[in-house]
Amino acid sequence: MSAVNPPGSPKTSLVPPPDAVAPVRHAEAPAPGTALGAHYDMCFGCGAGQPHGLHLEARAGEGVSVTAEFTVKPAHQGAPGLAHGGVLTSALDETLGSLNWLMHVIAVTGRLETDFLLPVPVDTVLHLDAQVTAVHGRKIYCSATGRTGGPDGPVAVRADAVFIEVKVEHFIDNGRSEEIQAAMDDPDQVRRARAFEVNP
Ligand SMILES: CCCCCCCC(=O)SCCNC(=O)CCNC(=O)[C@H](O)C(C)(C)COP(=O)(O)OP(=O)(O)OC[C@H]1O[C@@H](n2cnc3c(N)ncnc32)[C@H](O)[C@@H]1OP(=O)(O)O
Repeated sequence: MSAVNPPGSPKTSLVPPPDAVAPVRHAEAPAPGTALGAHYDMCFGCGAGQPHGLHLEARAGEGVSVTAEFTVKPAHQGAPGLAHGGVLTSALDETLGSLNWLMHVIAVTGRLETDFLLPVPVDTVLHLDAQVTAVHGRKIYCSATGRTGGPDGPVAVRADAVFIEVKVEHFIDNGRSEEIQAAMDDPDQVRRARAFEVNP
C-alpha cells in the first residue's frame, strides 16, 4: 500500500491535531455585518476590477466566521446551464480566504477538499458561510458551505481546508513583478497588507 504522505511531502491532514487551539478573533476585526471589501482589486474571487472574476462580497460574522454571496453567471458554466465545479470550489476558497481579515493573519490555501452535493444552475445565488475551526502553529483549519435558495437552504457544496500562515514576502518574492510593483505603488493596497502584519 502506498504512503498517504510520501517522504518529503507536507503532512496534509484536514483534521486538526489534538493540541490545536481555538481560533482568536482579532481585537480590531471588523464588527459582525461589516462588508470586508476586496483584499486586491484584481483578485479573481473578490476584486471589483477583475472582469473575469466571481465578484464575491464577504461580510464579517460572529467569532471567526464570514458570510458571502456568489451569483452563478453564464460564464461560470461547466455543463449546459450548470455551474462548473472548479468555479464553485473557487467561491469556497475565496470565502475561506476572507477569514484572514478576522484574525489579522495572512494565510494561503494549502489544501482544500470539496464535496459537491447538489447541481447548481446558472443564476443561482450561492449563500456561503465559512469559519475557522482550529489553529495549530501556522496551520489554520477551516470549513465552508454554499447553500441555494437562501442562507438556510440546502447545502449544495461544502469544503474543508487548511490554510498556512505566510509573511507578506510570500507575495513579494513570488508574484509577477508588474503586479507586485503596481500593488506596492498603491497606498491603499500597502495599508491593507500592513494591517495584517501586526499581530497582538
Ligand atoms: C491574501 C489572501 C488571498 C486569498 C485568496 C484565496 C486563497 C487562495 O487561493 S491562496 C492561493 C493558493 N495557494 C497557494 O498558492 C499556496 C502555494 N503553496 C505554498 O506557497 C507553500 O506550499 C505554503 C506557503 C502553503 C507552505 O510552504 P511553507 O511555508 O514552506 O510551509 P512548510 O514549512 O512546508 O509547512 C508549514 C506547516 O504547514 C503544513 N502544510 C504545508 N503544506 C500543507 C498542505 N498542502 N496541506 C496541509 N498542511 C500543509 C506542514 O505540514 C507544516 O505543518 P507543521 O508545522 O505541523 O509541520
